[in-house]
Amino acid sequence: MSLKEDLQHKIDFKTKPLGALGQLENLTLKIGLAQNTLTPKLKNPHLIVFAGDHGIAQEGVSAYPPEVTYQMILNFLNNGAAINIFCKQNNINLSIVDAGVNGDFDGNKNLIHHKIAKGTKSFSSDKAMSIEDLEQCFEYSKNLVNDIAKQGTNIIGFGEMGIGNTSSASMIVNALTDISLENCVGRGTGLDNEGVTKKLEILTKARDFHGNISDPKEVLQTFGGYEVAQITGAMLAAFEKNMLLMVDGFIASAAFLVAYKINPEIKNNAIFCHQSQEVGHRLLLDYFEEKALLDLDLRLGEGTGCALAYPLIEAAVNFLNDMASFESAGVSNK
Ligand SMILES: Cc1cc2ncn([C@H]3O[C@H](COP(=O)(O)O)[C@@H](O)[C@H]3O)c2cc1C
Ligand SMILES: O=C(O)c1cccnc1
Repeated sequence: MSLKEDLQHKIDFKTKPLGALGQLENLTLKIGLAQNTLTPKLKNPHLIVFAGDHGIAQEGVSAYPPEVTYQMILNFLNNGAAINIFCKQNNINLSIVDAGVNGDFDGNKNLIHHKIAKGTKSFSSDKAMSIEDLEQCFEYSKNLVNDIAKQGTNIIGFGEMGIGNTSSASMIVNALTDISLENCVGRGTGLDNEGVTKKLEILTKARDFHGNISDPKEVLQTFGGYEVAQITGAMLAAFEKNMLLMVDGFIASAAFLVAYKINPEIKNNAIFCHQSQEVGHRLLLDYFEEKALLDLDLRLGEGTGCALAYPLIEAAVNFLNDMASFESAGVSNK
């Protein structure tokens, strides 16, 4: 029997009606296959939040001002943000990366200093970053993930902070899928209808300015933020180490989309943790033919969906390892 058949057999002969653990069963199968074992384990879970500022944020595409990115880094470092609370609750290690925030942090030791520049250029009139910047993003995150791998981590999640980054994600998703820009553009931090119309107008002009781009790296270079690009690089590096990847909401999924276009095999290790309220996310999950574990109307980012879904991922592993089988428990099977 193949490993897949063995895993399915082990799942099916647990003391429960066939298929009764629903989506958790699919998750267990995915984890067993990714780790190539009938007894998977989660080790030293880690979440990295990458932060960066966006030139496009100067053009009024967000309900909040750009300086919130910098202020939220200080909040992360003071353990005051949602992601701090949820990681602490579930014993997940948390690292914060300055990928390109518009502000100085004076060598703060609790922050990883991978700043490329103080924000990208606005993609309404330029490419957001140079190809050298993009390569530097990938190199930084590869080194970081390799360091985390040395600590024994085999499951990793990615969060982001960057005012304006739902715009960046919308452009990436539109460029790399057949999802229309209108269906990609949502309220982000909470734009009203008028704000969404203006955001769509600005992004439509930007798309017309750049024309059709389909090469995944060029799309990331053109529309990405430094935090988005470092997430893509970190995902590719984590897959090389055969870690399980926890994918968060719309923005992290846009970063994942670029990684997937570079290496489609990465989907075998990806766990889609939650479905964001941002309109395009459901369509993007459909594109991946995946269903997210949670649907809580979250629209936050920071990796919060990953941290909240982590106990379910633990449950998927634990039932496979620890639950009795019909045979071991002496329960009659049909
Ligand atoms: C206080 C605050 C904390 C956040 N944490 C994550 N985001 C989220 O909102 C931003 C994206 O939405 P938009 O494209 O509309 O700017 C990102 O920073 C994302 O991480 C936040 C936003 C705010 C305001
Ligand atoms: O789904 C997300 O990643 C998201 C949605 C809105 C704001 N920030 C993040």
